[in-house]
Amino acid sequence: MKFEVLTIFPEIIECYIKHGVLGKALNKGIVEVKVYNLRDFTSDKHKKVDDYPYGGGAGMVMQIEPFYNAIMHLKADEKPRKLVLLSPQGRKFTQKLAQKFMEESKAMVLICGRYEGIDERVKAFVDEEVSIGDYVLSGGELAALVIIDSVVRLIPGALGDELSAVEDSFMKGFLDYPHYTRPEDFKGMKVPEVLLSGDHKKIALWRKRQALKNTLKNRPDLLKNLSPEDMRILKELC
Ligand SMILES: COc1ccc2nc(C(=O)O)sc2c1
Repeated sequence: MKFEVLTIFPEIIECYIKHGVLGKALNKGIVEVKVYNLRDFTSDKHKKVDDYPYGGGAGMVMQIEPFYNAIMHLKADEKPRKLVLLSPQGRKFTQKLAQKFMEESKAMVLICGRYEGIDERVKAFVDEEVSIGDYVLSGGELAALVIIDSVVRLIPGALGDELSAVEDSFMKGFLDYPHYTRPEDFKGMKVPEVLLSGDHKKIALWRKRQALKNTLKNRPDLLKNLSPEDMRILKELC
């Protein structure tokens, strides 16, 4: 899978993707990330990317021309790609959408705004407008990294054999169970006995109960379409 990121801060993307699962996936050739500086697609000597908003108001707006020039440059190879604008006005990004992107797109262009936003006319050249959540960010780069990270983890082979329980539980529609590692007793804070028992059936049940308990407490909105067994466990918790 290939990601092409349009941004005025390429170093934000380039720094993050070198590490962890993403770094391994890049080294394995499972994923390719190319970052483009929008300033390289300007036509003035100052590489200007923003201007004052028509109609007045605070802040600056990113001009359409660098976005248009960059998108046309990418499209010149006539290869199919999904163009995604990261924006507070976008549809909510979820694990389900990450799965859809992974299954449907061989290449994605992630378009990152800054300042007060971007010229509305850029949206005529994109396929999707996506937001990672209901909070104010300074730009689209963090959102682009969230999408890259979550989509790459879903690519077969990306995680190697350390498939994450987080992956599994979130895909099943609830939060993860608690994790512990050495030491067994840290200043009197002990690891739950069941995790030391070696009884895998008991451990699995404990983990499921804890995951449902966490989800009931912090994200009850995720508790839909539970299996009869999970529903039974949940009822015991209520
Ligand atoms: C100005 O550029 C921005 C500003 C906020 C913002 N918030 C996003 C989100 O995904 O929620 S993308 C994004 C881009």
